Amino acid sequence: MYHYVELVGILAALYIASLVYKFVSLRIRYAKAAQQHGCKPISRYPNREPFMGTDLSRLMKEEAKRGRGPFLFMNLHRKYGDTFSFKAQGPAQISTCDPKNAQTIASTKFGDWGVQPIRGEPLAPFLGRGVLTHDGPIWKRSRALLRPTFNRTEVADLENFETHVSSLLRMIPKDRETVDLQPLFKNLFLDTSTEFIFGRSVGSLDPASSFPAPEFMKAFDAASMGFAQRLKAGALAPILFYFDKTWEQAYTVVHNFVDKEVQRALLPFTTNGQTKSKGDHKEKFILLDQMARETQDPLDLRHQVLNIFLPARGVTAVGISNVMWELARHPDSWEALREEVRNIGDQPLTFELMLKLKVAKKIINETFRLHPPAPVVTRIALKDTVLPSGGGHSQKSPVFVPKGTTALLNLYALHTHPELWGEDANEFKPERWADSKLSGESSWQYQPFFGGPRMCPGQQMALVQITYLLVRIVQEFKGLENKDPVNDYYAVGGVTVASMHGVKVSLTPA
Ligand code: HEM
Repeated sequence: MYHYVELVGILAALYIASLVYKFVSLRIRYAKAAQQHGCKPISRYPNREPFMGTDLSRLMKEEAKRGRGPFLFMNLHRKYGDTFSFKAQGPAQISTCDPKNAQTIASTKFGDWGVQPIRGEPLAPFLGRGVLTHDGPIWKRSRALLRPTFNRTEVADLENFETHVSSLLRMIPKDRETVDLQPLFKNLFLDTSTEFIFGRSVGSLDPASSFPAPEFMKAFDAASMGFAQRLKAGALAPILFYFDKTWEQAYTVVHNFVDKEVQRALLPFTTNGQTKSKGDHKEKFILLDQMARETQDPLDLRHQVLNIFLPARGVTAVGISNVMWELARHPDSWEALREEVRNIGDQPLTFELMLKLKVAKKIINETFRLHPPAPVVTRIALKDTVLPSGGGHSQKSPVFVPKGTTALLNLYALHTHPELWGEDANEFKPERWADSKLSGESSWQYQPFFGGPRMCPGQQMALVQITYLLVRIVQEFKGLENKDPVNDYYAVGGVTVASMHGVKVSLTPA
């Protein structure tokens, strides 16, 4: 008994000593950074429960239920400054909406920031190793495997896109009956993404298709939501979701679908023991077949493909839904777009033409400013580092960031910052994009696709497809009317955020 008490005493002393050591070494690192870079303390959110920040995580959940979740931090930024630290169910994190910090995380100090410790482990059961979940050589290889998808020829293939757009247009009622466009857009991008990734569309917009699209979409949405919940829970995820089997059930449906396609893609490599040579020519671009030339490991292929299927299926659908949501509430912008489309005349709707449509571009920019489809970019400090802004009373001094700290770039707060965008920052005004000072999308105050080496590779594809869709909708319909009794934007989602009430409109045929 005496030995036992002694042992507990020694362990307790060691634990306290390790805490003291951690505290002292952190203080020394802080002091060094302050001396070298002029770092000053960061402002803090006043957590009422300061150990784990359960008060803030409760507030986040309540606001999310009301459809105001994504806007909570935007409001907190207005109150506590452009960069502040907070606790929400875990250790201290940093939230920022400062363009200088955005540039540092994305580009200037790219190597100091990563995703792997936060995404890799918790998301492995669903996404494995790929471009979304890893850093370093795994990320580099995965990004290289995707490169052929985004070359000019593939992105410019609007003829193939038109086949799916025509199916979508056929589904829109021609008698001005109210329709929710959001689920139709989701189906459209399920069809287009399955076509370019697997070589055959599931045809969810085709009434004759036997594919169980609603069940598959439900499972995919549940798998994506489970993914977002685990990201939010961070280190506590394995404990909080220990008994939750719904995520596993949902992603298994997605895995089963992908695995069948992987088997098909690997057939030529296994039939009669023959493998395909790298130089084989193929007419139609199929991402999975391209990847199968580089790796024949079925699990690797499943993961590589899923890491692109996830964003390709969902984010552009949210983007075009938000554009239509705004247009239905701004008849002047709808009319300006109609004028631009009328001026196209009978010119073919090519990739080059889409890039020239200025009114469409301003409308899309303004929508993505107010409703960035992926509104929070999360990174973790891979080493002790410094953010250039956010410290001291002025909040303009550099801030020391210890290794292992999570930082969130809040695009809502960045895109509606009154000092950057003016007092009318919350209003939909596409004409503000005529201002040359905004210098298009490259400035760090506007980052819907993020920037630096990890910027969204699908940016051009998404923008060209959304422009094309807008043109085709305007060609088919002269009138657009909002039918949603709720005028404000309520948001639902996790990693991507969509309109909670969909996009309920009526359209009048041209
Ligand atoms: C309106 C449409 C889209 C928006 C607003 C958007 C936005 C973003 C953002 C903000 C990121 C950075 C996320 C982060 O690092 O935390 C990202 C990354 C990514 N996006 Fe997109 N995206 C869109 C469409 C697409 C499409 C169509 C694809 C594929 C076909 C795609 C594929 C990816 C991939 C693979 C990454 C990860 C890149 C990496 O980490 O290296 N996205 N996207």
